[in-house]
Amino acid sequence: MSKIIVRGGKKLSGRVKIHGAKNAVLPIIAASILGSEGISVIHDAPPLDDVIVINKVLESLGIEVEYRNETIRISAGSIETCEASYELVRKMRASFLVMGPLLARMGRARISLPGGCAIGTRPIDQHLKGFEAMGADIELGQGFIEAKVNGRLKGAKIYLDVASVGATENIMMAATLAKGTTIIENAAKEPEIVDLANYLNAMGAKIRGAGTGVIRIDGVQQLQGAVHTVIPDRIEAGTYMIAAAITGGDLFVEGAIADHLRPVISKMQEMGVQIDEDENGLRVYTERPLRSVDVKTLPYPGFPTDMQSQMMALLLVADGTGLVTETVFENRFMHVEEFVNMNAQIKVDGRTAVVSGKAKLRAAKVCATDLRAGAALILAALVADGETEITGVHHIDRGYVDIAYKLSLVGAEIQRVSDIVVQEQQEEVGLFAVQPTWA
Ligand SMILES: CC(=O)N[C@H]1[C@@H](OP(=O)(O)OP(=O)(O)OC[C@H]2O[C@@H](n3ccc(=O)[nH]c3=O)[C@H](O)[C@@H]2O)O[C@H](CO)[C@@H](O)[C@@H]1O
Ligand SMILES: C=C(OP(=O)(O)O)C(=O)O
Repeated sequence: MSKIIVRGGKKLSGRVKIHGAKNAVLPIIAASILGSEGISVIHDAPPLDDVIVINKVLESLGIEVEYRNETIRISAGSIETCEASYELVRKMRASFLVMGPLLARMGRARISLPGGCAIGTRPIDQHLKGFEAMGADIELGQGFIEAKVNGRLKGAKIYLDVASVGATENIMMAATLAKGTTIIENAAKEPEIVDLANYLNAMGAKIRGAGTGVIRIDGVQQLQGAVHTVIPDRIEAGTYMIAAAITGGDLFVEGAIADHLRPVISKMQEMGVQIDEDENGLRVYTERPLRSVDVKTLPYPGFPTDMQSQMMALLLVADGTGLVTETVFENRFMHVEEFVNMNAQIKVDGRTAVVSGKAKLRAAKVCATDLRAGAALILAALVADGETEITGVHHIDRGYVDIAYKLSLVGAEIQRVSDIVVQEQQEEVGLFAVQPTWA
């Protein structure tokens, strides 16, 4: 079992480079299934466990995938099967994103049910509603979902009851090869949706309006592979911005796109954090004590739920009391108990957490219950008194490339104690361009 050990108290300074976005690359890899001719070349694909899993899903369908030095080459000329196994889907919910592309290209897809996860039940009703509106028959079996269509999918007008990121992506991908025009209303507006639409358009799709609440897709007969560079990860960037602020440090977060981070920048500035925007990234530093603010998560362009736990860590060291309201997922306060183990004062009332500032955080043995909870625990540990031990590191590996190493390069006292299996898997795909100094 791997763990991350952090000795708190160091101010961070220097530059940290942001990798490509996990939540952009996953649907982009899934979309590559649509390319019946040519090769897709995806640059800045971050070396993350989730990326390895979705690549394996494609390989299990008979698609050729080569992943080297953060570039993925996908050749989807022939597809042998339309079934994605439970073994892979259970490892990562986003595997379900292959359903739209398979259905559109092959007329059939059978995927294991992704199920819930630590942060909520996460239904897929909106994805299925979209496929049905486009003429697919959906069968829900014991632990799997099968979708079939006779001939091509048909364009349709689809109103999403919730502006779901995954449903918008899945339906948008399915609609690219449908007969006629599809209009998605109340579509999600996240930057990752825009990145996916750009990639699909480069493959030959006709998509307009991505990034707004109404997306229009004119179906085409065929798509081919395309070359694409993935956008930088706004959540990874936001996490390092908070690492700078919480330690009273000064970091240049290289590659961060300010326009993708408006709600995070605004809230941090409201707290008194200094943020200078530059075309190459963001400089984040503090000159005075921070004050508490209230934060409410919302779909983009609201405050991202994927930054909620990290923001809560920052509120722990600010002056005053802050309210954190989670409106996107019903169970995303699992980190609270772990913060409390580190001597934080937080009370949860339904979907709101009341966070007392000026906490005297103390090191403890804590567990990452999900990806962002894990990141938030590392942030709190950076300022806690003593040596914090964080387990559940596999969650963190889903979304952060070598976080311990990156933080150590900017002055954190942090070490990852890896088990041999994790190291072997990482070496297999060439995860470390540079070996961490502590390895
Ligand atoms: C791989 C990826 O991109 N993951 C992101 C994506 O997840 P994901 O795409 O799964 O999140 P959604 O936007 O779909 O979920 C938002 C809300 O809608 C609900 N819902 C969703 C689909 C559906 O059919 N029915 C339904 O009720 C969910 O339960 C949740 O309460 O967006 C989330 C919200 O920004 C982020 O936290 C995740 O990091
Ligand atoms: C919840 C997240 O991801 P996923 O949807 O892949 O579980 C996340 O990135 O914080």
